[in-house]
Amino acid sequence: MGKLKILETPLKDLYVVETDPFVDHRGAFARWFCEAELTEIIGGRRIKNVNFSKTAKAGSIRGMHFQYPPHAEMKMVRCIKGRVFDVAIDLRKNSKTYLKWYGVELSEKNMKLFVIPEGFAHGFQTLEDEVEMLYLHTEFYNKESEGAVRYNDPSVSIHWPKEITEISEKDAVHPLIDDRFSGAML
Ligand SMILES: Cc1cn([C@H]2C[C@H](O)[C@@H](COP(=O)(O)OP(=O)(O)O[C@H]3O[C@@H](C)C(=O)[C@@H](O)[C@H]3O)O2)c(=O)[nH]c1=O
Repeated sequence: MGKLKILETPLKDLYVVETDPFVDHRGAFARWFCEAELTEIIGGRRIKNVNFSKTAKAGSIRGMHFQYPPHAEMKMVRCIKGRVFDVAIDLRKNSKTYLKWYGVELSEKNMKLFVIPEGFAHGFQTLEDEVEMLYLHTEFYNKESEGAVRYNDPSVSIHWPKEITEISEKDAVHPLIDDRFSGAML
């Protein structure tokens, strides 16, 4: 079993981490997180919450979510059943890639970990039925700090791979980005 492999993305500070499972006749064993091997991207952050979600139908969207400071967080996201198209949007006003998005397929098979830092919104579309996701968060959930961008905001224009089948009432109506929007970092 090799070390975790950190891959850069076109967006600064946004990473995909690959694992190298040990496979034998019984199945597989893989390292999913290592504070030491990921230190260059997680620094001194610590995992404070671990969350799970299950989504019944292919084509469902959840997102695009973040937390404002002082509860801004790094999120590490993995698909543990099925497949998703997972997306992060750079919402750091002073970033060269402000409002740019990046998407990656996460699946039970590829075991990729998407590492999304503070200042980014996150969401995904399921590519199969009965998808399960696991999240590691470096901050506690704080309802008052919740922020969101609409999944189809024309200022971002995410290209979702499938027809949209399900979305929460809340996610369908997040306000669109306008001149008053100051980004995710305030
Ligand atoms: C996100 C969150 C929600 N909740 C509560 C609020 C609500 O009553 C219920 C369901 O919340 P939501 O509808 O926001 O769940 P969901 O739309 O699945 O939210 C998730 O979406 C993806 C894209 C993410 O990135 C996650 O961090 C999270 O924001 O759970 C918590 O208690 N802790 C949490 O961390």
